[in-house]
Amino acid sequence: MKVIYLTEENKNAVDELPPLSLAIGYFDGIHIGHQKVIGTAKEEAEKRGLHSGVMTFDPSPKAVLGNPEKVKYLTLLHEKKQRIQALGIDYFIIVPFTKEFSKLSPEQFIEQYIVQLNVKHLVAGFDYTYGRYGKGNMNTIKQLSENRFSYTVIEKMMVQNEKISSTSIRNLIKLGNVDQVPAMLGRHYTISGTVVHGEKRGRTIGFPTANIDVDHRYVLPKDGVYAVEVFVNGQWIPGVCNIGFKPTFHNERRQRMIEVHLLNFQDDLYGESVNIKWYKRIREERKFTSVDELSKQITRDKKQAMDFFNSISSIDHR
Ligand SMILES: Cc1cc2nc3c(=O)[nH]c(=O)nc-3n(C[C@H](O)[C@H](O)[C@H](O)COP(=O)(O)O)c2cc1C
Ligand SMILES: Nc1ncnc2c1ncn2[C@@H]1O[C@H](COP(=O)(O)OP(=O)(O)O)[C@@H](O)[C@H]1O
Repeated sequence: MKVIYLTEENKNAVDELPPLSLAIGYFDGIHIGHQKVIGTAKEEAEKRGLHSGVMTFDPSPKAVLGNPEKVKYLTLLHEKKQRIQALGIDYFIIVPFTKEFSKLSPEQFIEQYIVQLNVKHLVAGFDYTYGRYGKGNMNTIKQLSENRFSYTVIEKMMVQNEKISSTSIRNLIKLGNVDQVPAMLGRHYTISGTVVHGEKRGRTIGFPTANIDVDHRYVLPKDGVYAVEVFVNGQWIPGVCNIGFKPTFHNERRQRMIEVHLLNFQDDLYGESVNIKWYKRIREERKFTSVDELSKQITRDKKQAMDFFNSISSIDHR
């Protein structure tokens, strides 16, 4: 897959693009709806003898037009790229989203970013908007295309009476309902990070925990205990994760930590890059009156996680 970072400066130099069937969108998460949009662009490319492409924006329009600290993501740009590549797309075009760019009229956007980039077929979701104030939409596209390109609009996709959307998925995660995510995302929610040093207490209470530092832009599951898998040394290892502030040991909410005790594992993990896959919420984080009470509870958490993984391995949901 060829990756093109389309800055204002190099935009005019990118005239060597072949005729494209292009999927367009922000595509946070590359959920089931996004996969349909991108898959359709690929199918149309094959039917029409075009190359396939995906156009996205970076940073997100919401971050540029709103408060960037408040915007959380399901996928960072490098993960989006990997997932789009895995879908077999030829060109990944990243448009830097700036305040200037957001002021283009719908007509200017279509001229400069669709027609001039040699797009012959365009695919987007039914609610996709473009141009200043998002005034351009998929109803006005026919007129703006002036028959220079054809297009497909992907209808709304629903799961259990709810529209599949990145916002709905982010909300499920924020509520801790990570087990409901695959119905919309098409996979379990996964984030990446690095194993860092903690307070060195874990091993003394019988449960060493890998403390995982993750990018602050990820949406995080609600504080509590979860059954997870961690990708380390080329394999997925089951574990129990606590996300929160360890109220048993700290009265103030100083720093939210993500810590995983891996089942049947005893290697050194410091400095390792890992992925965490969120399967199921087990309980809330609590303040225990003693370390002993906490240890007993972690033993029960471990048992619950093990039972959970045994129950899904028989039907292989992984
Ligand atoms: C499965 C699991 C559940 C946990 N639940 C809680 C909890 O409910 N309350 C709490 O204060 N700490 C909880 N912890 C965090 C422990 O307090 C923490 O792992 C321990 O203090 C070790 O910290 P360290 O890795 O920084 O040394 C939990 C940890 C694990 C692995
Ligand atoms: N089963 C395991 N699960 C998680 N980490 C483990 C495990 N076995 C060994 N480790 C190692 O122990 C470290 C955690 O020990 P811990 O005493 O909790 O220290 P820290 O407070 O630095 O996290 C991990 O970062 C990893 O290197």
